[in-house]
Amino acid sequence: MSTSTESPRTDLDAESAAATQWASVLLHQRRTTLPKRLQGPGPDPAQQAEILAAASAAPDHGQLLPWRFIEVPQSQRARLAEVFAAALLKRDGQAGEPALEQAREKAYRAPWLLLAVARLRGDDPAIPPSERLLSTGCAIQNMLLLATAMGLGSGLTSGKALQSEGLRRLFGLQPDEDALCFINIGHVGQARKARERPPVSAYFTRLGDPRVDRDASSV
Ligand SMILES: Cc1cc2nc3c(=O)[nH]c(=O)nc-3n(C[C@H](O)[C@H](O)[C@H](O)COP(=O)(O)O)c2cc1C
Repeated sequence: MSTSTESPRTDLDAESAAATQWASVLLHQRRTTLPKRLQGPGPDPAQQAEILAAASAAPDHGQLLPWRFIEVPQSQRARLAEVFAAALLKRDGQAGEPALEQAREKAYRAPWLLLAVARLRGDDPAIPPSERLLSTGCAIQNMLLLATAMGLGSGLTSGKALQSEGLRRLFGLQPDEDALCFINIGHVGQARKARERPPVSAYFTRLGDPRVDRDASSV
């Protein structure tokens, strides 16, 4: 029998320590692999289902489900390619065929391609756009982390075409919805060095610390 005042570590403690370490390694391992560095195959159907289900674990104030994801299967990439080219031409009427071809080519790069859509307005006015956007970001990060855990590469891409009328029409976006970014997932063809992460001191302070109080008094 232990006479120590400290309670002995239980199996639960050990499990939780292992889970903490595992999760920490996983989330520090996630990094962007841009679509041009991805290669097929994409996630298989079971992996796709798991990645999509990971989004549902995101915090969602008021359970509005303010986000959705639309897959762009290979059979539909040509339609997206034309939207990319048309959006470029609308921005730059002088764009030549090489630039238009480069814009089209972007639609074909990712083995698995999803459009992330957020409903930032409408329904419950008590949940502002910022909270809906945050929920969407959490859902996307869940997906990226699960893809990382599966050994897959992933990255987000954006661009001016996301705001184009053509893209809104292609994906059937409602007036209260915005296309936020594409989620690209596949196998890592060409790994990139991880970027240096900011130190915690760059984004963390504590209320009551002299620096925080000084900053507050100067507002
Ligand atoms: C909403 C969103 C859109 C992004 N769009 C692009 C993009 O169009 N092109 C790109 O190179 N990176 C894009 N990124 C990825 C960032 O560049 C990347 O996260 C950043 O370089 C940090 O790298 P890391 O993800 O490996 O930490 C996007 C990231 C976010 C959050």
